[in-house]
Amino acid sequence: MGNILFEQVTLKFAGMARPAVDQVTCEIQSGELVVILGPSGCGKTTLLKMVNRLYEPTKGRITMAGQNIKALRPTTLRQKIGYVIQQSGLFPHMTVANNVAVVPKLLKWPMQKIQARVDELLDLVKLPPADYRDRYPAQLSGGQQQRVGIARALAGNPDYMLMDEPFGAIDAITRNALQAEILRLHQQLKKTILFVSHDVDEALRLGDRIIVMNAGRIVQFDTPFKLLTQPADPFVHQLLGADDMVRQLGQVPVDAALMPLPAPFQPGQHPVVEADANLRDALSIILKTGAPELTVVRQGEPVGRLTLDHIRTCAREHNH
Ligand SMILES: Nc1ncnc2c1ncn2[C@@H]1O[C@H](COP(=O)(O)OP(=O)(O)OP(=O)(O)O)[C@@H](O)[C@H]1O
Repeated sequence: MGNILFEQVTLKFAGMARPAVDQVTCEIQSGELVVILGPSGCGKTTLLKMVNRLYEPTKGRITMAGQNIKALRPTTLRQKIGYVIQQSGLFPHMTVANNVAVVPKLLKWPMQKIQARVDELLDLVKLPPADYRDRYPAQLSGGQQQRVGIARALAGNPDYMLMDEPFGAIDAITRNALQAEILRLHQQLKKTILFVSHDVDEALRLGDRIIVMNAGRIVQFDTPFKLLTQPADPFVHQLLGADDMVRQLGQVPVDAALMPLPAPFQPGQHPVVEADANLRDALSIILKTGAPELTVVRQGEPVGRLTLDHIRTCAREHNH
């Protein structure tokens, strides 16, 4: 496991007036999921492709777990890094199993170990191996292809994952499900993930922290909550829609806002909300049910309560 450190990283393509990536310095912590967010052409993909050396910086240095990536052979480096792109990049003439097995085969794992790994990964991305192992990419939906792409990227058990708009071409409902899968996988596997997106809601949902880029530079690198409540400049403010109160509520966990249960407490009186949901979810339950308050539960046990007034107060507090 390790961090990724960018130091003064610049890439100027030949013939371009200004660098695509301009003096980027930042550190991604080990096990963090960081989203790179910004408008089209701001340099997100270019920054990502320097990490697996598809592009070389003109200036500056990238180290992973303390090691300068220039000291590694690109093939050795890429074995440590899973890579997922928008058009899943699956080989059309290979079955799902063979697509997932590409890296383990390169690493010359024994056949039995490869087969077990393929099944394990297909289970992990919720594609039952018995149904999917022998299909070809053309026999899968776009969302299923992306799942196979993710399984393939995880196959060699890399410490790092680079994901370049992996859900950009997927319909909203499937994208939602895949985002939930990424959060689950990240929690489970604790990889260091760099995820490119130009979708603000996706960035807010997935990122432990978000790098906001504009014209090749980092404008702000912060948690979703900080970006919403303390945008560094008008560009970030506008990009994030920082005036949007409901978006902000989506960043406050119920856990952080709940009020103590009354004593004595009578269970079953009010609708429930999970403690790991956010205040936007809680507000939506209150609006949907018309209930005056919610009981907050953790693993089925009541742990607190929430009222509309209290949510309103939290929103106001967090806005200052
Ligand atoms: N291989 C290349 N040769 C020359 N210029 C390039 C090359 N790749 C990217 N660029 C330019 O570098 C800039 C940054 O491109 P990049 O693909 O990193 O942006 P992006 O933020 O990922 O955009 P998008 O969201 O549209 O994918 C753009 O102006 C682009 O035209």
